[in-house]
Amino acid sequence: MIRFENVSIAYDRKSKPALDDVSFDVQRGEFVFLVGSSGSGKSTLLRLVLREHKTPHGHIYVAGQNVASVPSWRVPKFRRGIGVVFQDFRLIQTKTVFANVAYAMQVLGKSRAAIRVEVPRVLELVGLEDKGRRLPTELSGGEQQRVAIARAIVNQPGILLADEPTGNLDPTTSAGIMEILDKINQNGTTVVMATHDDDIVNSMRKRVIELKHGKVVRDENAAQYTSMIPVVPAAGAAKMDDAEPQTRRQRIVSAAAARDAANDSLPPRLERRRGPDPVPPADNPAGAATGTDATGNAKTTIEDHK
Ligand SMILES: Nc1ncnc2c1ncn2[C@@H]1O[C@H](COP(=O)(O)OP(=O)(O)OP(=O)(O)O)[C@@H](O)[C@H]1O
Repeated sequence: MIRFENVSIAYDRKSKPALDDVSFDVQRGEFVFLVGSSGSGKSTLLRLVLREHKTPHGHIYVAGQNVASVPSWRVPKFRRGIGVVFQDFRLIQTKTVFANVAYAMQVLGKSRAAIRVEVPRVLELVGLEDKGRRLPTELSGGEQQRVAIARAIVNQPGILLADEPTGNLDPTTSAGIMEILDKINQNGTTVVMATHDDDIVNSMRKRVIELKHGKVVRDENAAQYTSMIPVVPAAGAAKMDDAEPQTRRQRIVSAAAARDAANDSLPPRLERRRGPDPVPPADNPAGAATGTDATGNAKTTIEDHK
């Protein structure tokens, strides 16, 4: 369904390639996570699938078409076969939920009758059947992302690309979004999702393609996120070598426990002098959130083609 053959691309001559000799093959109906640190090339890869750039090296095939050979005037039609979901939802704030989803059909010239049938169907699929008259500003973040997903799939694309779709959502809401993406995948849509969320990757156990400096460093089925961030063992916990791999949230808890244990062991005088911790914890949630913010740059450069 999506095939990359030795694809390389650099944004300018002086910079290192954003993708470097990337090859993989995603079969129809697969669910694939794209992981890798910020700047590793995930969004660039998704943009190439959408033919936002032409690749100077290598070949890309999407649904059997050589993407480079799609003439410019046919690119909009080519993109209709691909739904896209972003971290920041990108809904039209002045339109209702129903109208946001309907708009994706209107721009393709679909009939009112079709819109009356299809929009309620996808709103029900994402669990928003009773929210059609609301404006995006009257919805939670998770609900807004559901609208964005409904809009992305209403024209029944064969492929759904999701670039950090849970990046702005809390863990519970994210889990709900993943249930919907999983359901869409089980209905036959190929899903490729770029994410930094190790909890989600570890819970879904799907194929993982990991990028590092633009290269594929791992392509594994039923895989975990396998973060390289070192575990800070709590006092009395198993040695690092023996420890199970931990999720980001578990690491935060471990690090906090280790700090608490260190504080407990200080004599009272030292504890009084110690004051605030001068070094931020190795794995603090605020730092992680900042990292996530840095990804917004790439995300806002992919255009929504709905
Ligand atoms: N429009 C652009 N112009 C120049 N360089 C770019 C552009 N977009 C991305 N890059 C560079 O290409 C490389 C890959 O970026 P990309 O956005 O694909 O990474 P990413 O893995 O999606 O990162 P993140 O997780 O932060 O979204 C980075 O070095 C980045 O700085």
